[in-house]
Amino acid sequence: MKKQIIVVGAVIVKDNKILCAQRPADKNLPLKWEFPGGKVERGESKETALIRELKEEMDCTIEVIEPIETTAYEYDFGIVELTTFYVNIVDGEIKRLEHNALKWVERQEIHTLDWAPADIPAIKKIQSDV
Ligand SMILES: Nc1nc2c([nH]c(=O)n2[C@H]2C[C@H](O)[C@@H](COP(=O)(O)OP(=O)(O)OP(=O)(O)O)O2)c(=O)[nH]1
Repeated sequence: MKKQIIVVGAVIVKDNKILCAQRPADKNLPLKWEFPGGKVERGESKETALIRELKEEMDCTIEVIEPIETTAYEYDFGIVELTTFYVNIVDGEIKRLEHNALKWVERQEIHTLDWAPADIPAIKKIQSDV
């Protein structure tokens, strides 16, 4: 049986642009685009995990607004169940501490990036939201 990995991703919207994050070259899914976030730890809620990850990855404090999409995708290293949420930044400036790049992309253009495959349903849903 493959490892099940519960992952959360933050969708931050500013002026109809979405914050997109590029994975480091030396991790799995190298240089793929993703939403900031990461693995939910044992005993943590998805919301708490997302708040913790954004503090670790970008040194900012967020509030979680609402879930967008949950999908499972089978990679060679395990099955990722990814839940994305709309979030707001409530404190701090975004810092790039872990990603290869951060980029604000127009909502209707985000599908042009080379996303981690698990993200594709979320991308479609985000582009269909007004
Ligand atoms: N944060 C995030 N991870 C995603 C997305 N889509 C997707 O397939 N993933 C995958 C990449 C990773 O395998 C996993 C998230 O784990 P992570 O970010 O905590 O871990 P990582 O592989 O960068 O590093 P490590 O903690 O295993 O060393 O989920 C996404 O949109 N955001």
